[in-house]
Formats: sequence, C-alpha cells, structure tokens
Amino acid sequence: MTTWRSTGQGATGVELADTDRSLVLTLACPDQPGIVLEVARFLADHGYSILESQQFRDARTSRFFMRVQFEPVQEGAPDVQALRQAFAGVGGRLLMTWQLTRAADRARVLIMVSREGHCLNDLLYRSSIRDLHIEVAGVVSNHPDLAVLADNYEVPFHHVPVTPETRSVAERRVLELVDELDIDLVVLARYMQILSDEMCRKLDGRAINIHHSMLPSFKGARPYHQAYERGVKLVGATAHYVTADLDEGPIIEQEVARIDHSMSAAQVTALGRHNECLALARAVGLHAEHRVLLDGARTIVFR
Ligand SMILES: Nc1nc2c(c(=O)[nH]1)N[C@@H](CN(C=O)c1ccc(C(=O)N[C@@H](CCC(=O)O)C(=O)O)cc1)CN2
Repeated sequence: MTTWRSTGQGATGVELADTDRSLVLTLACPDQPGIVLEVARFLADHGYSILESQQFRDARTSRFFMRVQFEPVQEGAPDVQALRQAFAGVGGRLLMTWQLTRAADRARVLIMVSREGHCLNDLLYRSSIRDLHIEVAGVVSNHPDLAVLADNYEVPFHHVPVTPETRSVAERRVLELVDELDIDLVVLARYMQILSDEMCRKLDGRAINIHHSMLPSFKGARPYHQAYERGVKLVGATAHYVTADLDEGPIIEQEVARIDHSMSAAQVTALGRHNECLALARAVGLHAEHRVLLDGARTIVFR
C-alpha cells in the first residue's frame, strides 16, 4: 500500500527534490546470468552509487526487467548524455530496451476530462502540493464545465468539443497540444470518448485511463450501474494504459471498496469516486517515477 507524503518524497520514499542529482535506469532484455553485475559494474566504473535497485525475471517469457536509481559520487551535475552514450554499448550487447532519465525531471502531464471532475481535482491538488512528481501542463475537455477547476490551479484549459463528425479533428488538436506542450503522459481522468486506433498507437505506453470498475469486469460505459444490477459486494477502479481495445490495456493499479444491498446506486457511485482518485493518482505517480514497465499485456510495478 503506498503511503502518501507531502514532503516531496516519491511513492516509496526516495527523495525527489528538484535538486535531486540522481538518475533512473529502466531496462528490459532477454534473461541471462550476470545482467545485474554488468549494470552495477558499469555504474561503479562511471562513478555512480546505487540508491535503489529492483529487478524481476518473467519466467513465462524469460525476459528480465530492472529499475535502478543512482547518483554521482563526485559533486556536480551528472552528464546524462555522455552516460547514455556509454551505456549504449552494454544495452546493445545485452539486447536491452532501456531508458535513462533524471529523477528530478517531472513528467509533463496533459489531463483529459469530460464532466466528472473528482479525478481532475485530485490530480491538480496532489500536483500542487508536489505529492506527485508531475507538472500538469494543461487540461483538455470535450465540455466547458470543468474550466473553473483548471483556472483555480492556473492550468491552461483547452475546450476541444467532440462529435462523431469532428472526432478526427478533435484528436488532431489534442496531438498538437501533446507536441506543443512537450507532454510525457496523457491522463484520461474520466474522459468519456473512445480514442481512435491511430491515437492509441501515437500515445502507446504514455496514456493512462481510469476505468470505474475492477477490470476485466464491467468494461465499457456505466460500469457502476452494471455492477449494481449484478449485485456485487465489492466495487473497484482500475488505472490502465490506453490501447485500441477498450479497457483492455495493461493494468497499473486497482482499488476496491465493500458495498452491500442497502446502498443505492448513487451511494455506490460516490464511494467509487474515492477508489478512482486513489487508483489513478497512484498509477500516475508510479509512471512519473519510471516504476512501471510494460511486459506484454501486463505491467511490472517496482513500488
Ligand atoms: N481507445 C480507447 N479509448 C478510451 C479508453 C480505452 O481504454 N481505449 N478508455 C475510455 C474510458 N472509458 C471507460 O473507462 C469509456 C469512455 C467512453 C465510452 C463510450 O462508450 N463513449 C461513447 C460516447 C459517450 C458520451 O459521449 O458520453 C463513444 O465514445 O462513442 C466507453 C468507455 C476512454 N477512451
């Protein structure tokens, strides 16, 4: 269970102050003996000390995954580009897919909403107190209702209406904003429009949706009503990466709450809003700290 802190610490307590000099390396490759040794030796040889390291071998696919956070022993800012060039030799030899980033760099986020504002409100607040290592660069909505929320946090609000006839034009506008604002992550915070296959391809691995059910149960629209009619005893929320297959993307985080026969659909929905905010905020925070690695249809989460 992640404990939220407002002291600028990340999901698991590693300091994430903007003055943080540490770097994060994430990698995936075919498994073989000695990968951790190779990475550790590379970092030691280049004058870096490891702060945190996690790894996992997926026995199903014989693929190896690793997240290591480290900082330079010597004073001064690390030369990230030089380190990337040096690591390319190790990465190439071990057939790695890898990423090397500055831990202090906040993920630039574009939040997409429709009419439900609870997740937007939660993310804006958590970002404002630096509970999430993100910078909300803008809000996009197909309705004007939530502009006041973005205005309260001085975040630019972009009203991009969507109809069946204008869907492609609307998506082109969103992609323009992704480029113009140098967005790292798009968050669908109860955005109630289905993204086209092309949009999903362009945002592959960098768009997170909150679905208000425990997927794979109750996909599609009105999941609370589906669950209520089914008489479930637990309702949930699922944060997942967006793919062309609606609500089928790799799951990042889930949250549940108990309900019973005496509760109305409105009471269930109100309880569900808490789940949605928790699951989405955790997923965004984990992604922003490069703690989520894609493993086919699944994710590996290094909390
Ligand atoms: N390509 C994808 N697009 C979206 C996903 C996804 O996983 N892949 N998640 C949805 C969110 N969502 C459930 O979480 C969802 C949103 C909207 C609908 C839907 O039927 N929308 C209708 C229009 C409804 C309206 O106008 O109010 C539609 O788009 O025709 C189902 C599920 C976000 N997008």
